[in-house]
Amino acid sequence: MTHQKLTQKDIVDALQTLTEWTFEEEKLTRTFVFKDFQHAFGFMSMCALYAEKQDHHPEWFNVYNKVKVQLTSHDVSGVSQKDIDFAKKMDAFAAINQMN
Ligand SMILES: C[C@H](O)[C@H](O)[C@H]1CNC2=NC(N)=NC(=O)C2=N1
Repeated sequence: MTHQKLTQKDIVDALQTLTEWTFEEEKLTRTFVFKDFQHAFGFMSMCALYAEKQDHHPEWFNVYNKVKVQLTSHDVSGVSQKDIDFAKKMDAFAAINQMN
């Protein structure tokens, strides 16, 4: 089964490659800092399209050039492979937009 709650060990293992991410409040967490609001919003737009396609949505908080993201899967009450995949995508989307 692909969609299930990952164990703490699975998450720690995944974080070996997601070096900018931490596990906080039971969620995959990262704050992205961009050049300005335009670049932050470009990033958020890319994430939004991916989220709709996957039917898997971020919890996030934006102020000007910063986007704090927390990923969790409500349906399994924890982190799933969908969150790991989304985190990797977000890193790629961030690299396309100009980060600080
Ligand atoms: C009804 C709809 O399919 C669900 O609410 C989807 C939408 N997006 C979601 N996003 C996230 N992060 N977790 C979910 O469990 C989830 N469920």
